Amino acid sequence: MEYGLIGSRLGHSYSKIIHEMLCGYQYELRPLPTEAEARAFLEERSFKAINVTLPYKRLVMEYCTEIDPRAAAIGAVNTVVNENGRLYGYNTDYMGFNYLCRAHGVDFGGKTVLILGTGGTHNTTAAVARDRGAARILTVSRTPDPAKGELSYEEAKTSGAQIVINTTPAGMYPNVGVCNLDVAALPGLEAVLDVVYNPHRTELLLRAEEAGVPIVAGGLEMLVAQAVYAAEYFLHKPFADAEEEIARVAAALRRQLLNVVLIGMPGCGKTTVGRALAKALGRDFVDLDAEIVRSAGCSIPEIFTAEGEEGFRARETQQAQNFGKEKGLLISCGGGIVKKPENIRALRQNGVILWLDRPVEALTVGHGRPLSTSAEAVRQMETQRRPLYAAAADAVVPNHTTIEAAVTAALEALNEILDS
Ligand SMILES: Nc1ncnc2c1ncn2[C@@H]1O[C@H](COP(=O)(O)OP(=O)(O)OP(=O)(O)O)[C@@H](O)[C@H]1O
Ligand SMILES: O=C(O)C1=C[C@@H](O)[C@@H](O)[C@H](O)C1
Ligand SMILES: [Mg+2]
Repeated sequence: MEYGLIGSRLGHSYSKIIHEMLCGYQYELRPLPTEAEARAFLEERSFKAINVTLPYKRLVMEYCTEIDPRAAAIGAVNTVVNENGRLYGYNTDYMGFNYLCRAHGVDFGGKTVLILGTGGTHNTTAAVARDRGAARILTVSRTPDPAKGELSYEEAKTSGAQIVINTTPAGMYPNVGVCNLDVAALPGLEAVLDVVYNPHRTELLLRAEEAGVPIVAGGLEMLVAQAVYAAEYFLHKPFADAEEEIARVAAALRRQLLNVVLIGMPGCGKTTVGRALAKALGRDFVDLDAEIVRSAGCSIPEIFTAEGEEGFRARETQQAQNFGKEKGLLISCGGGIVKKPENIRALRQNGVILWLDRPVEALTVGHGRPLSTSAEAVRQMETQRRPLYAAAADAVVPNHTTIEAAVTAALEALNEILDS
């Protein structure tokens, strides 16, 4: 191969998409499950340049003729360039994380930083934090080693930290919804950064947003940035504007990966507009109500009769969690989805949420909607729920005239959100 990625398991990697979006070359994902296979591959040296991921970032250093001083200090190489059989090693994860901090305006000067995790990425993020002027860097572990000054997650709560960086796989797909640190218990947090990029917003980031932390960022831009800086080494040529390339590729990836989620009052058009919007975007359409009916094997009014609203809501949460962690879907929800914060978290982790707003007098009454019993009931429900829709949504899409106009408005709102 000419260009590609080695690591033990690569099924999750977006590197092929990113590199091929960036440059003309082909980029191969080459899983090497055992250390013996990794060594054989590195001994053979039949590549122009590669990226290296877990668990070989240290092992690869044994094969490098020269190692960039920063990579040597961190103790990890993720980019290797082959010059006539001599291997040169670099660490562009450092540059990627540095970009993430710069792009989000994280000010480390004189601050206390908590790094969650003691694995490979700990040292990379610690080096960036130190170089950007952090005063204290504390490491948090589920199994802390007091001799190394490591803290437990409980002790972390009283550390007085201003910045949190997660380098553990907690909350990563498919085991989403996991968060070991109680961010709400840490007053004065200024930034929470997560190197995990799938889902887009991990449970840690969702909780940080809810706690009002001003800067909250996931790992997608770091991943894209490390690839852009690696491509510069691969091709021995800087991009005219590397940061613009990072922004372009990150935006394209977000557009491809994020779900689009429609919320709004019962009968406001989520299913109808959702189907048309899915078609316009070339996405698979998922109607959460239809999924509830399918998995229950009976209709929504029948579920309400047998299990009450509570039973229906539990099934709704289950479906929001099932589909919310997937990618690239158009998800249409039932009107009551906003009643539980965990539903919104499940849908926000990988989604843009649009509120389809139809005038209350135009909302359908009845027709299998158990709570929309009369025009008056619908009016009361809409007064109660408006603030919940407003709080959950990234944008409001009016559905005041035709379905086509609503689709056009939704496409415009999405462009604005995804390009920013
Ligand atoms: N802009 C529109 N013009 C005309 N009819 C519309 C418009 N938007 C929606 N409708 C109609 O309103 C009715 C309700 O729409 P739909 O079933 O899509 O709503 P929903 O939000 O999915 O409802 P629920 O919350 O019950 O799932 C449908 O008959 C649909 O055709
Ligand atoms: O998952 C991936 O594709 C990668 C992750 C990081 O280890 C990067 O250092 C590597 O270059 C690519
Ligand atoms: Mg519907």
